[in-house]
Amino acid sequence: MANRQDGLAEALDIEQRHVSWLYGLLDHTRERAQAALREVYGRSGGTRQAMVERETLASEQARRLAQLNAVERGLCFGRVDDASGGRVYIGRIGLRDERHESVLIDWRAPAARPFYVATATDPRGLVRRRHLHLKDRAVIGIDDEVFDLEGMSEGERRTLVGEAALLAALRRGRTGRMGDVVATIQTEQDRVIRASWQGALVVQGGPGTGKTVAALHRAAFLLYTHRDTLERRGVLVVGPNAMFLRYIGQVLPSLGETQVVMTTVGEMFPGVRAVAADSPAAAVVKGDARMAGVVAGALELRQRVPEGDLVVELDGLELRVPHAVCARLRDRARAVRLPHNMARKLYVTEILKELARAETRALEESLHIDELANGDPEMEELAQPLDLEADLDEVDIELAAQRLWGEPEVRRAVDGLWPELTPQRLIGELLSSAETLWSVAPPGLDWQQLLRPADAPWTAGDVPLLDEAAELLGEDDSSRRAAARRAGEEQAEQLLYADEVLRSTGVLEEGIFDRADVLAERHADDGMELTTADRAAADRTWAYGHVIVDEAQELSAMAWRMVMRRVPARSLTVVGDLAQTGSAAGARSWAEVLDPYLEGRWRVEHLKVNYRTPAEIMEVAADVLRAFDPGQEPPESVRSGGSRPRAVRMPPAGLPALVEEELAAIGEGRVGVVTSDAVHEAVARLLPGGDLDAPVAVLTVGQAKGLEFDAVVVVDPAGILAQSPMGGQDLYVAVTRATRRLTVAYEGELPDVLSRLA
Ligand SMILES: Nc1ncnc2c1ncn2[C@@H]1O[C@H](COP(=O)(O)OP(=O)(O)OP(=O)(O)O)[C@@H](O)[C@H]1O
Repeated sequence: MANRQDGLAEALDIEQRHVSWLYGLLDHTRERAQAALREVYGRSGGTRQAMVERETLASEQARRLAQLNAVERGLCFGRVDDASGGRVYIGRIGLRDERHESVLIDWRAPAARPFYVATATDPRGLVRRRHLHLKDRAVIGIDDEVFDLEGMSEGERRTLVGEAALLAALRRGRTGRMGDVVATIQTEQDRVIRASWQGALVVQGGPGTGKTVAALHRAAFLLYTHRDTLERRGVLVVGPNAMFLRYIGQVLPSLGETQVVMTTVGEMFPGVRAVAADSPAAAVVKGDARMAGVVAGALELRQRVPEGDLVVELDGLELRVPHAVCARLRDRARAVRLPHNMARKLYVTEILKELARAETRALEESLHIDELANGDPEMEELAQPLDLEADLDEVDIELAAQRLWGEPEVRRAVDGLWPELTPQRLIGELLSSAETLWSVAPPGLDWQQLLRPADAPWTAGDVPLLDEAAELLGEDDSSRRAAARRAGEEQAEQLLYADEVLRSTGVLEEGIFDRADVLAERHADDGMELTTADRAAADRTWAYGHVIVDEAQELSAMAWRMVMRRVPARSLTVVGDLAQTGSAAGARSWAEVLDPYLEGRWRVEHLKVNYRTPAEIMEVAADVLRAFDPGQEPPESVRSGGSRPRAVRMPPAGLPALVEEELAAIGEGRVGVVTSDAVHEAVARLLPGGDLDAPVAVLTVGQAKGLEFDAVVVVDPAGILAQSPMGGQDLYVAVTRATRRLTVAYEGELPDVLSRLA
């Protein structure tokens, strides 16, 4: 025993010396990055262009500095030894010593791979894998796995310690935010993380199998491996709701990656905030792929031909364009196959010319020249029938057309036939007009579900419709580009001014205001205005280099159309669990979702081990799953133990005491109260719930999706089962959120699927 302890102390000592040296190198690298940043700011003067270049360079340096700051916690977490005595340390980033030798390997580098994939049966040439546990900069523990005892010396054997790093990580109390798992990535997850970025990778797995965490590490891996392309094009992560994005928001920054755009389907249309919710029935119709045809049909109705001739009254003249001409112009404008607002330019030009000709004809008719001659033979001689129209040349017509465009009557008439439209107007008017819906909806589509008041707030289901409309309408981006240019110029002016102020007041030189640190901080927070991520997030038409969709089973067919527009290269990671689909508009099979876009260029990786929920709770979840999908098996829990799950019959008034009890039982950690939609408000009023960081959170199942808590109290299970056609899936999600304790609180009868708890 004494021998083992001595061995451990010795090993800790060796590792501490090494880790301290690595931290020293990190400090040094950081100082160099800071100096480089100061140097960029030290350059003064120059043109506006030079100023912008300087800022871009500084932004680069600041990003590097932010990355170096982000890896402070747990800089080095592993070591592998091979049979020939080779030893490699694995960490959050790669570091080199003064001789430029690699002394810490980035966890994403190929050389780090054996650390994650070596097993007793396939040790990949390793004799030992060691996990290092750090608190601040101190090594406080080590865990060893030995693959070849024969290959180790007696001295080395004495240093073995056994606690599995993974189980230690899983036992930790939850903080309300997902953390990274670089130190304990499992082999099946490693396969997902390092898979090729071409085509689509579907990561299918039951609750708690680490799909989300693996997908986020994959984003970091891809950025590391394809940095050039992905920093230019950006990476987008689409999550189910804002709470979920906050929950996972720290994972990538903790891996030193701050340049990933995170969003929800409801936020994917710049300028629109989806604040309302659709009924399940409306969500199904809105998400139906046939809605693309409905939107297109609604737009076609806006490209009109008047019933008879087009007649515009102008200064007592009647300008008349024959019906057939109007029809021809409309068809010609459609035939160019440009988006509506762009084709409108052509249509307007043509119809104005027709109106100019019509004006000339009207003028002719109004000038009764033979009457003017008043019997004078000489005048009668002159008054040959006028043919003003024939005399007009192109320039005359264009001038006349321009003049007519200034006339409100003309503009009104043209707008009535081919209006300039915004997506908001087209979709808003479509969803509030029974007549339009009726005339454009295909048979069998329950369009009545869509009807809503004209001023109703937007829902997440509306956003893909708006995106569809924007695609058909086209954006006249000349004004957007001009605005961007102006904004760029303004920003450059401001930077120039700020620079001058800093210099003239001597602040920069005195070092009172350390621009380098401020910039690095801004980077860690939300990035700079000049980054790819900022530009991408603000641009609906941005083409990302890679897109990760989490809880992907929730997306409707229309939402997929929108997502696919953002990734023309079709490089995707699709993460989800078909057994957890809560939206009635969501996916039933991955083939149904992906084949229309990828024609077989996608593959599935299955994750089968549940890292979140102990076996005792998963038995309850398995009953629920079998009840609505007898063919499916839940994932296997990596651990058992903890308290037995229970059901408590009680009125809502008893909840505060129950939650107190749970808080006391878990000590450090968090309680999630997951309710049916029906009782959510009432329960939220009873309990001191807060946001993710609070000890207690009160959430609907939809909000709790993807999250986890040390203890979960599921309230009103019967209500959850009954609240939508996907009630079984919802209850499955609710009972699989716990890492340690599960309590079901109910009134009346306990649903049969939970009878194990009775
Ligand atoms: N390799 C690992 N090491 C340590 N913890 C892990 C590992 N893999 C997963 N976990 C933990 O297991 C929990 C579940 O992971 P995650 O949320 O990614 O699962 P999921 O498959 O997305 O679940 P759900 O489908 O329920 O949303 C998290 O706390 C995560 O940190």
